[in-house]
Amino acid sequence: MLNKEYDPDDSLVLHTDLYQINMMYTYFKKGIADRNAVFESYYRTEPFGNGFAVFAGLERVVHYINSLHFTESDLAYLKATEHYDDDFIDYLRNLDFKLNIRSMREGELVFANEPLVQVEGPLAQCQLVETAILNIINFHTLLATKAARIRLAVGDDLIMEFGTRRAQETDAALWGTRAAYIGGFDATSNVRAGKLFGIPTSGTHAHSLIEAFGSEYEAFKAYAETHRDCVFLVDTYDTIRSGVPTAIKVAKEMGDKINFQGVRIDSGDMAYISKRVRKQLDEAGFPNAKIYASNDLDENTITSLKMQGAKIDVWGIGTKYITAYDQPALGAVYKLVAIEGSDGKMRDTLKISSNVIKVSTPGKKQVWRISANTKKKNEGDWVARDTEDPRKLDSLYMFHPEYTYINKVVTDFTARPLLRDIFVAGKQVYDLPDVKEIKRQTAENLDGLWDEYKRSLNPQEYPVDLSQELYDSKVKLIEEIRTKIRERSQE
Ligand SMILES: Nc1ncnc2c1ncn2[C@@H]1O[C@H](COP(=O)(O)OP(=O)(O)OP(=O)(O)O)[C@@H](O)[C@H]1O
Ligand SMILES: O=P(O)(O)OC[C@H]1O[C@H](OP(=O)(O)OP(=O)(O)O)[C@H](O)[C@@H]1O
Ligand SMILES: O=C(O)c1cccnc1
Repeated sequence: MLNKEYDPDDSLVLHTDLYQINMMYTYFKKGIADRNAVFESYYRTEPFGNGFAVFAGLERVVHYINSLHFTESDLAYLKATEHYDDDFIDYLRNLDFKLNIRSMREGELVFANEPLVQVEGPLAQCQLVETAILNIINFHTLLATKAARIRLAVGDDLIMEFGTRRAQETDAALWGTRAAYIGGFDATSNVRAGKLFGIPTSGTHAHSLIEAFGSEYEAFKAYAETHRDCVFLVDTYDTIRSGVPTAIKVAKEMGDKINFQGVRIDSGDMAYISKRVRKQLDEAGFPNAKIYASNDLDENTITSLKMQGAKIDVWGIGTKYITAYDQPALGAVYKLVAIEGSDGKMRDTLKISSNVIKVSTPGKKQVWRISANTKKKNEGDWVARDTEDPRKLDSLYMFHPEYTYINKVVTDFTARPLLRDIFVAGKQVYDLPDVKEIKRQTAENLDGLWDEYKRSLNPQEYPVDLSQELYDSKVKLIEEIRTKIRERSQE
């Protein structure tokens, strides 16, 4: 959200870390700002102990990239607060964004250590956009993944998103709602999200309605006289003795004048209470009335409630979804993988670390999703150099990049490239799909994943393998860098 209240000329171009602009300055002054570079973003471990993540955030990245330009007030601010020379300020003023961006599509199932977004173009420009891209995809992907976990726990019941009041401010509520819908929720209580994205909105009422009228009967009756669809919140005083009998009384009095959809419970032992409430509704002649539940629910409480045979039909979920309560960060990073040298040739780059998982994989890549034609399920992902194309191969050798003895040969397969062109030379070439289509895609993608990767507790590790060529180039580059460091330390 732009902050026009603070600055009518606000733009998102300064939504970056200062060190990015400081590096741009160095690149500019040293004459390498326009060298071609390739950066890739990826995360290192699956969030929430899950077996996959649901990629999301691309729409926001596209809007961000399309909006990029330094306004006069941005430039004046930089000039006043930093030490940059005027020629750099002029360079920023005239910056022509020429990035090539490839990305996973929203709703794609993605895995640790494979590129999600790839940014190629002038080094300084690639550097500038790192922070915002990570800011966006880290949040959206984390939340869409949390939503998918909740969807898998719930099965086919309805899920309503109730998180806005507990979210980390307005943007998180709005976009978190969109991510919820992508990941598998059915509706939201956030009206603005309904208007902006076309997500179905839905809602019951709060305890304040009952307190305002002074009694459950007055409140339910008043609500029923002003609304056709009615879900009564029954736990204000005593769910079993007062709330549900009153809801039933009003539903009977109003008859066909209302569509009595059910009751919501928001406290207490929801397994026990929901069973009692189900019995009360059935005995009163309302077998189709649904039981809604809310109160700090997440995939764990839902799984437990289902195991206890709770009679809950609709799940309202707020805090623990919208705040990604059990894992607040995805931890995606953005690494330089190739850069143009002074000779005009691209060379691969690598960041070495004593921690194996932190050694980046060099070179511009493509991610291929390999599915066996006979099984219609995914065999794994094959991360290859951009110049490779598994569709030209009859059989594919797939091996674990760390434990190379875990390997297999796949024949009769389909390979689907996952990184799609989004921007070419700064021009958007990708049509953003509707959020409903993204949601449909997510569900279809989940159907293509074996159950072993989908269980919420201790799922199997999905294969994200490197091509032989990529693996060899990584090992060779590590060796070259090590040798260089050894030689230098002996000088
Ligand atoms: N049968 C159950 N099995 C597992 N978890 C449950 C069950 N019933 C409720 N819960 C969960 O246990 C937690 C109960 O929290 P808490 O003690 O705050 O609720 P409460 O008793 O309803 O109190 P309050 O009235 O303050 O909301 C909630 O997260 C709720 O979703
Ligand atoms: O529990 P969550 O998953 O976060 O879901 C959202 C919560 O927001 C409401 O409570 P709140 O106390 O804010 O309002 P109320 O007065 O209507 O109960 C609602 O009753 C849910 O309990
Ligand atoms: O409509 C509801 O029941 C609702 C909306 C937001 C938060 N809690 C509940």
